[in-house]
Amino acid sequence: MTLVATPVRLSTSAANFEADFKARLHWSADTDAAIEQRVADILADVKVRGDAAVLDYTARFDALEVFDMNSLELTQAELKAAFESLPTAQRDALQAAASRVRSYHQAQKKASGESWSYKDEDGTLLGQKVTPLDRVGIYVPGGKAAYPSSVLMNAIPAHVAGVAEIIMVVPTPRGEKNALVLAAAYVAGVSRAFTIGGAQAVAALAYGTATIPAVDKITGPGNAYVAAAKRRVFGTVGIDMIAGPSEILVLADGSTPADWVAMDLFSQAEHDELAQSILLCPDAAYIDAVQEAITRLLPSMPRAEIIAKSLNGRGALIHTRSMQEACEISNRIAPEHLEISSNEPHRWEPLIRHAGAIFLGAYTSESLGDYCAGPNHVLPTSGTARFSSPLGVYDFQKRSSLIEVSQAGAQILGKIAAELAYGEGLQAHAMAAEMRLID
Ligand SMILES: NC(=O)c1ccc[n+]([C@@H]2O[C@H](COP(=O)([O-])OP(=O)(O)OC[C@H]3O[C@@H](n4cnc5c(N)ncnc54)[C@H](O)[C@@H]3O)[C@@H](O)[C@H]2O)c1
Ligand SMILES: N[C@H](CO)Cc1c[nH]c[nH+]1
Ligand SMILES: [Zn+2]
Repeated sequence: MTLVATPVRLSTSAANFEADFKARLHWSADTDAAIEQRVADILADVKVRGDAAVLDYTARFDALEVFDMNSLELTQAELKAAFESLPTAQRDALQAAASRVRSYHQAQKKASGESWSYKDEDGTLLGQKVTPLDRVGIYVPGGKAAYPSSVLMNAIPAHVAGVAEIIMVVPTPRGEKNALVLAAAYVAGVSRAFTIGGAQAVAALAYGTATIPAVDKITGPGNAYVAAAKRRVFGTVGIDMIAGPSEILVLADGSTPADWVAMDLFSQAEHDELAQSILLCPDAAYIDAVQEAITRLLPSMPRAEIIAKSLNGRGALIHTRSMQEACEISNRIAPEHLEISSNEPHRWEPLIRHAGAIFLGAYTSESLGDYCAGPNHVLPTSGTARFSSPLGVYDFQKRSSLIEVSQAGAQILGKIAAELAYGEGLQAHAMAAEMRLID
């Protein structure tokens, strides 16, 4: 069977653009409701039945049937052996990527992740103390592809932040373990690792089971089930963001070879049938060239079926009136990844307000960011880049305010506080402040 990928073609000057555009952005409410219901059931079941439920769902969704949870834990010796078994080229690539990701996150910590304080003239000290989380759960996806890079992107910033215990979960469908994933866990220094995934893994980390320790926060990307589960356990534990099916938006002025852009659209479509790849361009002839490249290149792709489903179901090629208008539409979408594929990327970048990561210029393929540029590849999806940021050291830290009022400071602050406290009708507050006034 010949596979065809023809992402819907839209034009901002068409009368029905708004309706067609909205329909394309949001996936079917039916799918959403079905996923939500299933995830709610799984979470409730794991909360009550613990390990037994995790074993059942692992058999059902990952075709991995074992009889005790010990069989689902990866030992440190296994992680080390996997690292040592890698061909030299893979081992070097893994270490090179880890080193670049570490340097980036160390710089990030220096820039914004340290405690700070200052003193008022009267000696009162004010500041913020930054502390790492005690124990985090990192979700590494593993259903349709293996993600050693996601091990690095989660565990390295956690380490840089100073987290004491990192519990990794990763599904291994049919029990097939990926050596690079295990090796990455060794390189990144994961404390414990379990071969479980989906909503059941998120539930186990959030509620704890006899075997899986409850964590303080769950980070990491995953499919729609994982994203829905993380959203639901928020409050019991912290979460980083909603990092669901991958997205790429290419803003093109027509100066990049069309094949490059077609392959960049494929690169995110190949993750998942629900992934979203969109091209925005003011040049209709260039859009034709990208469509021609898609049709020509698709048959040679090993994951052509997933790519075709993603592009046909959720992709779009959008003709805009101008690059300015393309930037405005991109801001409405707030994509996970935005490529500004233009020979003047710095002209358009200032117009961009919402995107998980911005890739500037024709040579910056999004895939370089996925593996080794250095910035984190765990990024907000489904428009949540309007209010969420890339995973970072800050996600593995929390902040406490520091306040040390001097005797002189208490004379000034005490009067202000007492005045406001009486205004609120809270006498004890007022008197606690007034008792410290000298006369
Ligand atoms: N946003 C980001 O930063 C980012 C980064 C990397 C990957 N991703 C995305 O992560 C996802 C990885 O997905 P994946 O599927 O390969 O791995 P995954 O680990 O996220 O999901 C696999 C799990 O999903 C569960 N599942 C699958 N079908 C189910 C069903 N019908 N009912 C209940 N549970 C079910 C199973 O428990 C299985 O273990 C992709 O969508 C990819 O685009 C996102
Ligand atoms: N593009 C993914 C984030 O959406 C990250 C990734 C890992 N490996 C390949 N890609
Ligand atoms: Zn990717």
